[in-house]
Amino acid sequence: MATTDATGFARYAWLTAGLSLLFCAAFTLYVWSEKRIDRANDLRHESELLSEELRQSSDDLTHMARSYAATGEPAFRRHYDTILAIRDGRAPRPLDYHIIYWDLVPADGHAPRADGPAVPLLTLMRQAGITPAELALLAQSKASSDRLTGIEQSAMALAAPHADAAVRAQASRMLNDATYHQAKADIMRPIMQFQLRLEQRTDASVRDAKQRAVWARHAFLLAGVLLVTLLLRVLWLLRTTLGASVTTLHASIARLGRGDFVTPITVEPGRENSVQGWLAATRAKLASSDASRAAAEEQVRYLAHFDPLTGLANSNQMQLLARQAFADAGRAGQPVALLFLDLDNFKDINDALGHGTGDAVLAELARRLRAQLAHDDVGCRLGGDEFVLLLRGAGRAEAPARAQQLLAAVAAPCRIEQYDLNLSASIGIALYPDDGTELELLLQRADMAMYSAKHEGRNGYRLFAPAMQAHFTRQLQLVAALRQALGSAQLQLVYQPQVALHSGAVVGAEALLRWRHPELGEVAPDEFIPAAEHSGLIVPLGAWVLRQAVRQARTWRDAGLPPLTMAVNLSAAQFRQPGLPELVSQVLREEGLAPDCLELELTEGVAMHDPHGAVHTMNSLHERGVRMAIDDFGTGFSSLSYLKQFKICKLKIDRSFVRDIGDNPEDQAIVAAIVSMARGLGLSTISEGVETEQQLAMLREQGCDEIQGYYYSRPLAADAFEAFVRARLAAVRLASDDGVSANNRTQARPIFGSARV
Ligand SMILES: Nc1nc2c(ncn2[C@@H]2O[C@H](COP(=O)(O)OP(=O)(O)OP(=O)(O)O)[C@@H](O)[C@H]2O)c(=O)[nH]1
Repeated sequence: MATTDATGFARYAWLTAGLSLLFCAAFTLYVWSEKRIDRANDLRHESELLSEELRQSSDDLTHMARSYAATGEPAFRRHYDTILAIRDGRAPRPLDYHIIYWDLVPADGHAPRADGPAVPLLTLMRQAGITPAELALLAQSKASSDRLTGIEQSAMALAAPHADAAVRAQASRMLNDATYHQAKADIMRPIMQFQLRLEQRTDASVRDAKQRAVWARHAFLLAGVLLVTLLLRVLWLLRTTLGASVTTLHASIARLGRGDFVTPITVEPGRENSVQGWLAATRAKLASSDASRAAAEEQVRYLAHFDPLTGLANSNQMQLLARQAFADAGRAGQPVALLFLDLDNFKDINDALGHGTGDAVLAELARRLRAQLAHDDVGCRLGGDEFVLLLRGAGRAEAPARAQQLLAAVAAPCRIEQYDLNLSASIGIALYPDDGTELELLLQRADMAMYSAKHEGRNGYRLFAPAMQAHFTRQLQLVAALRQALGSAQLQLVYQPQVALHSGAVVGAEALLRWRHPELGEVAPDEFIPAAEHSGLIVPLGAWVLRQAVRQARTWRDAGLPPLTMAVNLSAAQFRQPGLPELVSQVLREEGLAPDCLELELTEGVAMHDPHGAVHTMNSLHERGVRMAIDDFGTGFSSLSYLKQFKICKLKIDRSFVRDIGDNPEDQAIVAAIVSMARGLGLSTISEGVETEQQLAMLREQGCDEIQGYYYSRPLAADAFEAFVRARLAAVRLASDDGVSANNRTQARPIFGSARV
């Protein structure tokens, strides 16, 4: 509607402009028509004057000729000639020389008026717009006049100044006889006709001009009326489009310009779509965006200090609150316990149930933690599944109990969406002022303590102890050194033989990583592998081990050793790498080893951590022809249904069951069960950590397929391993030549049994 009004307004405005032009044109036409009437009258007047001058000059000539004839006075003769000269354009025409000139000329003959240009009377008549027909009449009159002039000239020639009275009387008669009068009448007739015609013509043209003037006046008046109507309409439309008076509109705009979005702008009913209406709507929008900006600013202020997911303080806010808590505690001489809490295996919840459920868990956890806090304690979320709690007044005696309470709160039954979850957390505690007075240091120490709690099995708490600092320092040192060592000669692989029980032949080797640092010396795998795992270095390290082992297996093949299976351990992080199967295939392809010569060992814990994912990865590796084995079997909690789905070929019985197998019936039963289950699933078994003859005998009795351990050999360098295999091969051949089982022979005397690498 507003658009229609605005369009209508524009249309009418254009129409008004057009009509104004029309109005001006009509007015101009009207004025022009009026002027034409005046012009026609002027021309008539001028023509009459000229015809009158012709007539008058003829009379004057008669008058001068007669006077001269009667008196012989030369002045009359001079005047006569002058009149003729003026009429024919031979002498200048006095200004305003119309009818009564010669009456004004004094006796001395001086001209009473100034002279104008010399123009023949006929030329003046032509210039006065006289028509050719009219002009012909005047020319006729002029010709008659000229004829009369001839008579007059003759009469005046007779009446010379000294002529006698009779001659003079004769001259006078010539100027008064019938011929003369007839000639005179010939002059006047055409003039009369001319005047009649002139009258008719000018009447017609005046009438015509008057007619036009009437039309023009009507058009002008009509245009005026229309213009006024349109102007009124335009004003009305303008008012409708504006929706208010210009003053009101100006006041509204001025208010908005001042930034006053609060005072409402009133709009008459039905005028919502006018300029005033738009202003009112704009004001409302500006007011609301002002409000949303204020809300957004409030939100930004909130987000700067609080975690939006849990509503707890964020790390920025924690800095302030901790400083306050430490300052208060410092003044009061009281302790503050800083608890660093991290959920256990939270990543699994995210991975298995989705990030949304993970978020819900974090929110629920925050709610539980908040419920455990006293009013002056501080709870904040650092990020992820990490929370920091500042417990005022809690020292070495109170902090453990508070931590225990928090752990109990976390572990309480928890139902999120449709899932019943068992949550647990690990807590590290650092105490103000004993462990530090600066937040940064206390956080670092509580983090170390938390890491220790994780390391010791999770779902527990640890107070910071200085030894932890040493441990972490060592860890950092190891990580830095390991990063340098990657790909250098400091890292080496050793190989522990895997022997088939039924034949005594070496059927495989387990590749094991060793690290000798120039300053740190020999670093135990137990120490550097966790450091590598913690720092993420385990992934490139594992890839390096895989390539070295595969390359070595290929070298042995080329050296003529019998086919061996190269067993390589996979870390959890490696196994979770999405590109693992492709990497394995690429290494095998590049090093030229058949896939079935490679056996990847995976601990039970890693496989069962995410059984779905493990099945997927194992399937992919299996399709590529690579063998898989479960390491340390029996220490974790394998689900038999998953075990069935895993594409594995071997179970490695953990050394803890082998150690006392000779004396411990339970271990015997476990090993027997594992072997029997493996057979049932079509898997082979290998026992690790076999050191004694007795252990070997028991495992043989239980039906284990392969043996690995010091009984046969410690892990060997590549050369030593090759020599070991050749020696064992020779021994097996010799034994079979003697008809004695190689196994029996070699059982008594393990080869390289004491070799240490
Ligand atoms: N749902 C959710 N997950 C988050 C958020 N922030 C970080 N995470 C995830 O939280 C997980 C934290 O895992 P970690 O604490 O490193 O590991 P964990 O699985 O808890 O294992 P441990 O701490 O060793 O017991 C990671 O997978 C992050 O991707 C968040 O705001 N919401």
